[in-house]
Amino acid sequence: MKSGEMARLTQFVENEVIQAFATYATIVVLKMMLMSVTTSYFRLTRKAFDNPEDTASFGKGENAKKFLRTHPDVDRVRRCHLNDLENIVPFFGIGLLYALSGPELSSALLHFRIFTACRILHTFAYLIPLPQPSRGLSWAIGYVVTFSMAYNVMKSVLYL
Ligand SMILES: N[C@@H](CCC(=O)N[C@@H](CS)C(=O)NCC(=O)O)C(=O)O
Repeated sequence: MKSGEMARLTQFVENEVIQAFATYATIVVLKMMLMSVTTSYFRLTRKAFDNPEDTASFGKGENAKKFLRTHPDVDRVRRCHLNDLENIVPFFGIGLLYALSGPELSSALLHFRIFTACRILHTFAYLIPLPQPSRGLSWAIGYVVTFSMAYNVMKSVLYL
């Protein structure tokens, strides 16, 4: 790599908004990945599986077949995971564009922190579950934050 390119890359990595985005994006993506482990935990403790081969360790033939079933706790954590996908994937894409569009650090941090807090709250509200509107509000505020970042991207780089 040429030294000019190297210097630009170093500048990019040292940019505080990029660092903040990398931090909060990693936190929310890890949180989302945790939903897979939580699903496995609920599947094993509730003995509820989708695939015949997964029930093999619980017996043979008809005995194992009874564990090919749904369970409300497994369904709940899967809905929570799906909701993360619907919200964290857009945050990742829009958030990266936003971070690259040169926002103020304070305003970027405010967006990233509110979104992250909302998604953590949404998970607790969904899994405990907490009474509504806790889940609805945590989803809606996180959604508005992503929209606000999209608006800021459009405002600063609009090129039609
Ligand atoms: N795909 C969502 C779209 C709307 C949404 O994300 N609503 C929030 C607040 S009520 C939610 O937590 N929905 C539950 C879910 O996605 O399972 C749904 O079917 O509800």
